[in-house]
Amino acid sequence: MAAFMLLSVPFTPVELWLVKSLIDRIQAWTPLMPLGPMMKVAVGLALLMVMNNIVFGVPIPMAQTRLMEIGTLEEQRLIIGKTSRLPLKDVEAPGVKDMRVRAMQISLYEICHTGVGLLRSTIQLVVLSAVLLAYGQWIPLIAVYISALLLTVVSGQTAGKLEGLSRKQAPNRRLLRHYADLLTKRTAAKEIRLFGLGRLLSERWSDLSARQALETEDAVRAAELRKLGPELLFALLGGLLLSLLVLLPGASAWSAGDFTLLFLTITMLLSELNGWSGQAVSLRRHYMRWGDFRAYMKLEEETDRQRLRASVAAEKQGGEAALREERPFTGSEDRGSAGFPRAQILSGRIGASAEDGGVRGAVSETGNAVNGALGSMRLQVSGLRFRYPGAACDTLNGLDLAIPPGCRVALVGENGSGKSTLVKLLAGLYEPTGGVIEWSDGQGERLSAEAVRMKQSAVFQDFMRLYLTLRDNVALGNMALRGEDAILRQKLQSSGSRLLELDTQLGAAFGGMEPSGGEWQKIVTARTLLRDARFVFFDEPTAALDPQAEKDAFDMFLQVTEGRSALLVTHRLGAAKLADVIYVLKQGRLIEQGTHQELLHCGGEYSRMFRLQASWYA
Ligand SMILES: Nc1ncnc2c1ncn2[C@@H]1O[C@H](COP(=O)(O)OP(=O)(O)OP(=O)(O)O)[C@@H](O)[C@H]1O
Repeated sequence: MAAFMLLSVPFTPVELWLVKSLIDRIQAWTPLMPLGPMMKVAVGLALLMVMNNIVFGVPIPMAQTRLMEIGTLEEQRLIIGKTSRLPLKDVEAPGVKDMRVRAMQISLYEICHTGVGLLRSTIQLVVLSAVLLAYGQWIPLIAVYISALLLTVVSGQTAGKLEGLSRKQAPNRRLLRHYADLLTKRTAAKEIRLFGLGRLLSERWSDLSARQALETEDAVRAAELRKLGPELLFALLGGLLLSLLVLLPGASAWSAGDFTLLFLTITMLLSELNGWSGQAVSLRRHYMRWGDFRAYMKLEEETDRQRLRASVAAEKQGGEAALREERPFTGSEDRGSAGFPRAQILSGRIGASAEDGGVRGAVSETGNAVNGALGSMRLQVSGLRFRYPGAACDTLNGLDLAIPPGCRVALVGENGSGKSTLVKLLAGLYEPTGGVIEWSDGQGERLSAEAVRMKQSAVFQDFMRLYLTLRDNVALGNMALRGEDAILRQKLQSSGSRLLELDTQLGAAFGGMEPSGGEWQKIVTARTLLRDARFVFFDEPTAALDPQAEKDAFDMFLQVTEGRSALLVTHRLGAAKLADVIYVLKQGRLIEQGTHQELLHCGGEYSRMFRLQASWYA
């Protein structure tokens, strides 16, 4: 396309010369003279116009459409790919979201097209300037160029300001999209109608839109006013030049063809200068957006961080192993023979401390422990800290815990105590702000981040609902088994699902059946079962289940975690009884650990929460 665009440039001087020649011949023609030479020039001119308009006019728009499609796909591919490689913490960060929206504004096609257009315009300007110089008109030429340059500089500055405003408005644009989503998406429709929020939200949306529009309007008005002077100067100079053509030096010797040629050249020069200025400004805007795109593409990726963490951890490993021999993690001073920490209240809040006898009992030593049968995993966490970007304080504050192979652990605590955050850290979805999370196999060999990921599985509270077939939803756990109908059905049955027709389309929005919240949860559990994981996270897996389904789910929990390590986050303290050890989290700190019986006996936070919950059923 670039070649076609540039190839059309040499046609301009030839066209101008043919016009001049034709006019001069028409002027000199008398009825006694032959028409042939004049007709030849006219046909030459017509051919040139056909070439310009049809030969170059057809392939260029076709190539433009194709390039635009390719460019858009490529931009989307790059941004989607990059986003999928970013750490979850960054994907959730508002600043990164705004960066992504700005990055998505780039257009590779527009950048190329503007660049080539600018090059074509520059060559065209050189050609047209050469024609004017051939007629000795350098003074008007310089005047026109100076005014065009002034216009370009001022337009460039105003474009920069408008682009800056657009960046500043990005968070509010996000809020506008959020309002629009609330007002149009099915998930929010129930509450919006029930509480009569439609009008309020619409008004907020309108107010914010109007404020944004006003801000933009003010900025555009100021920009246009700044450009007014240079634009008037440019237009005035151009107009004067064209209207006073006959007064230019040397004009007395020019033929009608010369006048026509100069008139056309000046008209084209003015239009080309205007276009050149617009393209230069547009290129500046593209350059700023390109900067945003590059900044987004340069964000540190998860794999880079993991590699860094792995090498730092490897360096530290020797030292830490030695340190652990001297000072094992909190509570490990008092282990059962299966390696479980004994029960204790880890803070002095309720009248006992680890030092003065906080250890009040022994954890069952049988537990769920296995060694090696399924390839077990051991987790050791020391001094774990985590702070969300922009948060004023740490969400997790110096956690020490260990989960030996084959151990079922329950994590309980009040809302906002940091349970889900801990799960995301252990699942490798967030990077710790401080401390070490170390996974090792049954033989104590440290596992790589990739190996850990392959051996983990999870049922999250906010699990992914894929509006494809039931088969695809279950097979996500292990795509290699997508065609194994018997296995897929067996996993669905084990998870208590009554939906067994694998090729059923799910999602009413896609013309399929809409599973209830509990049915979705069972499908997701089947997905988890399909992945032969060694460590399974259950983050409130029964939140949407009825009492029978909940009981079945906990039976299933025992069954599927047999011989595996598991971390169950739950507010149902009755279910925590199923665990070999219970950790109690409060304000980002572990305050108690032990079995259900031991913690009840301790009379601490767990005991208080359990009795409170039990009182409802008494
Ligand atoms: N993406 C986030 N950005 C900033 N802060 C967050 C984010 N997610 C959670 N938090 C904060 O971190 C703290 C712990 O949240 P978390 O979801 O881990 O608690 P939880 O114990 O799982 O709570 P719940 O029992 O209510 O599910 C809360 O104060 C919460 O406001």
